[in-house]
Amino acid sequence: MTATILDGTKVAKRADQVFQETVQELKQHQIIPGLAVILVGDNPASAVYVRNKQRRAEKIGLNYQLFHLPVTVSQDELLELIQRLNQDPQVDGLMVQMPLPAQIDAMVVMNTIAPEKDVDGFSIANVGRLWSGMFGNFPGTPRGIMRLLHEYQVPIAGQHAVVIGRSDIVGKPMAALLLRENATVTIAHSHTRDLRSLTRQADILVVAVGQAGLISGADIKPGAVVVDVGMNRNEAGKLVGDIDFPSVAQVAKMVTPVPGGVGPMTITGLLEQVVTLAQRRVEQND
Ligand SMILES: Nc1nc(=O)c2c([nH]1)NC[C@@H]1CN(c3ccc(C(=O)N[C@@H](CCC(=O)O)C(=O)O)cc3)C=[N+]21
Repeated sequence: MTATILDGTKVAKRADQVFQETVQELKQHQIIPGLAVILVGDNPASAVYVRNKQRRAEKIGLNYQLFHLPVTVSQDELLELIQRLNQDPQVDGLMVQMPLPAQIDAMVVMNTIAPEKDVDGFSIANVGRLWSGMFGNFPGTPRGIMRLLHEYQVPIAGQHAVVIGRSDIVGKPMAALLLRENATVTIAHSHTRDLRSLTRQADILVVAVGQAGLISGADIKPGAVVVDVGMNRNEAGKLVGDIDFPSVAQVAKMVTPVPGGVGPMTITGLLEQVVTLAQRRVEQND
């Protein structure tokens, strides 16, 4: 068997067209959806991601603002900027790119962003909303992955989904969204015993660890859907995921590539969130 590629680049392009039309309609209501991104310091990977976000946000017609602060900025200065943007009616969505320098407490930063504007969904209010089945802002990566699975009509209800990784930005919210759509969800992590006996049971396997080559074809169930969230650099400086793609593609029914899989869909998840917030602004005005 050779797996179908879950083409994040293609699905992201299609989603951008839909968002672009929605933004046009919003503009007829005198509403321009606004996204503000705060970038602290000069981490090269962050610079790439933020550039990709800006390109996509501008393409769909968002009012995009980047606030680039020096690596030496104090926590108080950062919090002051966040509070100002919390008050700014032009800003529907606000996010602070991670990672942050050591003098800044990321937890405090995330919980200073107004929950209604927290498009990353990292604040405790949104985490609570996610796990209690309410409407809320949820993290871009799992949102984008759900959209990708839906586009390829992957069945979710009743399926056994195994998520490897329990981070607050991917593993946990991924498990919550799969559970909300009635998957049977197992979360595995570094303390899990006999990981491979679990991965071989997965109908949907999401790998979000940050370890190249962690999962190969022998570790998965034939016909599984495999989502690779890993972003690792190999010796040649090339971006590689957490799975051994060639062997997995021999056994899986569907698999995401890296790059061109989850990465572009992460931005789709974010843009979807911003557009949704601006749409609610119209509903409130009506
Ligand atoms: N507050 C916050 N929110 C985030 O959503 C957030 C963050 N911090 N910190 C870092 C992670 C990572 N992330 C990515 C965005 C785009 C690509 C992306 O565009 N990837 C391309 C290629 C990228 C490349 O060539 O390096 C791809 O996979 O095809 C990847 C990863 C957002 N993150």
